[in-house]
Amino acid sequence: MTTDNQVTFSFADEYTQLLTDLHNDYCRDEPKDVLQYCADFFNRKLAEQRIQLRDQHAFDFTDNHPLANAEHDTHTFQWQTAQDDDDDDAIDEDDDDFDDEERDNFSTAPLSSSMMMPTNYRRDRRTSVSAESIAPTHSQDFPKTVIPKTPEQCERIRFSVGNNFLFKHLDEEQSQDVVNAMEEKQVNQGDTIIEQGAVGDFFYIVDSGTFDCFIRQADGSSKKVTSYEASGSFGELALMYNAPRAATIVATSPSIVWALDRVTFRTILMEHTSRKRKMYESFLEDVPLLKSLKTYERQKIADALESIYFEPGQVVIQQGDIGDQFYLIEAGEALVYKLDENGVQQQVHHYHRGAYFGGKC
Ligand SMILES: Nc1ncnc2c1ncn2[C@@H]1O[C@@H]2COP(=O)(O)O[C@H]2[C@H]1O
Repeated sequence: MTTDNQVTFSFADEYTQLLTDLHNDYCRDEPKDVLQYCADFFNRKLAEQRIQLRDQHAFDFTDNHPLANAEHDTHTFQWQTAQDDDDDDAIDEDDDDFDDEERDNFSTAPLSSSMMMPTNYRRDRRTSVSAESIAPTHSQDFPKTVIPKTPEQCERIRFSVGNNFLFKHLDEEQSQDVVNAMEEKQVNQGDTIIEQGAVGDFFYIVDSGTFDCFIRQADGSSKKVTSYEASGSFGELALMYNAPRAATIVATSPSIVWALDRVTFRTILMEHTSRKRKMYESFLEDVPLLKSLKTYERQKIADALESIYFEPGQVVIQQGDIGDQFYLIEAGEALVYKLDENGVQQQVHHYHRGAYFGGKC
């Protein structure tokens, strides 16, 4: 109980509003299964609230970047404050930590003549590393990058992105914008494509070849945390959070990557990616199977998740089907039946939130 009338009133207010909304929706839809309808209503409200909170939150790096969870040697990073363009000279004099050689190890081809830069974006200046909002670049400012390509190159990009979860939600126009903006880069075996701590200008998707990803440890050693092959992608964190590169990535064979510039990434890919990672964050933390994973590993799983709603009684998987989907129960329950030797269905499991089933048999 609270003695603060103001707080009590505001809770009551929200509660009444919620029930009024539910009642109105209920009268409109006249559902048969009242309990399920109410459960769906509240789940929907919860999901909306999560998204809203994500949007309102200023996305302070220390709260949201996966590195904030002390998995990394963050103390080696030098944080910068966002500066106005007018401050360029001051930054250049004072800021030796983010010199051009500490950017991604690629110079890119000159910008295509068809690319119109917004007034507040200068590609030749260093990117301030700051706790800037995660708000995506607004589409009206979006300078469309068009790097000419052969049909064969376009085909290869479409193949690579077609196998990558981050691109699955794109519509035709967005896919075309992504294909147009990508730039092919050859990488020699042993080349460092991303250096931990450097400023990041590009997001990469692997066309062919292999890469290892290392994170610097407190004792100065490097630990391999993952590797990439064709259709894998990396380099999104620095662009999403305006943060220094969180890991070092080295080619382990002669490779080809597609480099996507910061503006195109932020405009087309970032919002969906960050919303999904945020939305599934607390759910994935509660899944026993995933408890031992690091935050970033859970975020990669979030990239691959899609919410699917099932009506009560609807069959999710039929015994004997070829399994090609892995399911995690985000909300609700599921019963598992198996035919016994007499051909009679027997209930063998009762799954709740966080349980998993399916996958390749
Ligand atoms: N455990 C990890 N922590 C942080 N980044 C990782 C990890 N594993 C892979 N990476 C990738 O390594 C990239 C390094 O550059 P970014 O920080 O831009 O984005 C990072 C991720 O795409």
